[in-house]
Amino acid sequence: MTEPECIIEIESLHTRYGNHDVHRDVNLNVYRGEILTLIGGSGSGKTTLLRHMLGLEQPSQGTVKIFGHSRNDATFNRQEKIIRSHSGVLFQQGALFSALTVFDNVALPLRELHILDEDMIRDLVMVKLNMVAIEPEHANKMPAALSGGMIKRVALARALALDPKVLFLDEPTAGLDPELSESFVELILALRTEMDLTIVMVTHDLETLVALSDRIAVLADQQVIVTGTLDEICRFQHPFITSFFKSIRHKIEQKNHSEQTWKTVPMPS
Ligand SMILES: Nc1ncnc2c1ncn2[C@@H]1O[C@H](COP(=O)(O)OP(=O)(O)OP(=O)(O)O)[C@@H](O)[C@H]1O
Repeated sequence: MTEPECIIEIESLHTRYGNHDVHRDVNLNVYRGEILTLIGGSGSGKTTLLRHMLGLEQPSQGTVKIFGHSRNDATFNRQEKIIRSHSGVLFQQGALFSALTVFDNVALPLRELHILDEDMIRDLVMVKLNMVAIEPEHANKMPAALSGGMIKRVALARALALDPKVLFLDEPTAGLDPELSESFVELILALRTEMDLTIVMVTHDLETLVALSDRIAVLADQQVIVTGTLDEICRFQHPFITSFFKSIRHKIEQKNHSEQTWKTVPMPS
């Protein structure tokens, strides 16, 4: 069997602010096509790790390779533009520019390329809005006229404008009610298949975590203490994991119990 392609490789990463160590010897790989979720307590360094992966912030020590290139490589500057265009990001805060219409928000990364004419940009924006189920009549609206769910969808359209290979999602369902959150999760799953995306996500929301994650990486004690599937993570003994999954463990046990009961019901003769 061939090894899955490693898209992001983090080695021996340290992050220090003054005398505060946020990360100590963090190691993590993200493989092509997977949805990897980062979890950890408040202040454990999840958003900072995303920012390192995006190249928005440099670690104090260690390397972050993305598509095989490290910032320390001599060729990195030449590659940087390409790497940036291969990454889309949906931040929890400041999802849209409030002074720009829906259309102009999604058009922004396309215009920044300075290689596409306006007709091409119009077509691409409308395709992206359609992908996230935003009707064309909303294109000229200002963000203030949109519901919370629509703002997230437009922000997702903008994150996908350049057809990225990797999508970074910081608390994608925060602020959405359970129904909107569920439909946003379904949208992400559909787009992941359609666009062959690799996704790195941070979330506190258990439903989102369970619905989307192929693997989970847990940040605690300044390190990635474990990576694995939901089952593997739930079996790992650590106080943060115990309290994070307390409610879900109960749900899993209930589910196992009802499946067990169902299996032992005698079949009618
Ligand atoms: N630029 C900075 N300067 C100084 N300290 C910082 C900076 N950025 C982050 N920190 C600190 O680093 C730690 C980790 O922050 P980070 O936002 O990555 O945590 P988090 O796990 O995403 O937290 P939360 O779940 O609360 O969003 C925090 O203690 C934060 O105050």
